[in-house]
Amino acid sequence: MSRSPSDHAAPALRVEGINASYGPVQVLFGASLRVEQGEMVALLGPNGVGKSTTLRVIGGLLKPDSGTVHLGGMDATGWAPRKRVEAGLSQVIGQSAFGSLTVAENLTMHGYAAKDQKWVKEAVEAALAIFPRLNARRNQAASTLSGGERQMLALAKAIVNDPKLLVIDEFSLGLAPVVVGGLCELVRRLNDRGAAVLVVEQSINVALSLVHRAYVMEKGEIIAEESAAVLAADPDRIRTLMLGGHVAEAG
Ligand SMILES: Nc1ncnc2c1ncn2[C@@H]1O[C@H](COP(=O)(O)OP(=O)(O)OP(=O)(O)O)[C@@H](O)[C@H]1O
Repeated sequence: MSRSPSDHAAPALRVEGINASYGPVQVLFGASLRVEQGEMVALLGPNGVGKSTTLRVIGGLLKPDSGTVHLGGMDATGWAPRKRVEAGLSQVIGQSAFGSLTVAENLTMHGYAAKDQKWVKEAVEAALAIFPRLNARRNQAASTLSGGERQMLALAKAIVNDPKLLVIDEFSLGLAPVVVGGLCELVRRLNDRGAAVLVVEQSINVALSLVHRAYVMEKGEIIAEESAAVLAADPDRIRTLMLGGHVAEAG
């Protein structure tokens, strides 16, 4: 991946002072976070505190009331989702796929914005190797996949795009531990290539085994920021931050 020196200087993602609402109900209150180039960061917190909403603002799916989103040093606050993808953002959102295309076609198509098409070919094969269930169905129409298989396809698609910033919501939800392990491997490979990663993850064990740093969110605000190693060594602190264990601590 070729990047200008100024790209290296700016964080991959900088979210600053985001206020966001659904209709009259405000759910984000001045949320700020950053992901440095090449860094892996988790956004943790109990249910309903605004983690997914933060990701929606980052992806351009929800317009904030105020605040800014910078991608690689560029002010992307007003950008459409597609422009963000073209700037290197890849986001795992839901399980959408082109139903009439096969699994392999869905994956290849998703790499359209990648500069390095050789990587796309390799990444499609790597993703299918991680998910044998998908590989066995590579020539099957996506519309015929089960719910779990669709989730695997959604995760595989985000990786194929060779992103500069990979954003994943509910990383391990509904997937068997062996699949989650394989997925972590794939994310690490991407990170080794220079991609920054932001994950929202209910399993703290999975999150802290993957990332360098974590933010904890509570009622639409970031209430703590800590290195993953420090947090992992202090389960009491995690429990306190997570409000008495609302978030599953077992992987
Ligand atoms: N489309 C929507 N319309 C109205 N309210 C919404 C909408 N989406 C989310 N909310 C509300 O906004 C708040 C934050 O939701 P959000 O999904 O961002 O939380 P979260 O931290 O990701 O939760 P979880 O871990 O359960 O996914 C919640 O009170 C939720 O009910």
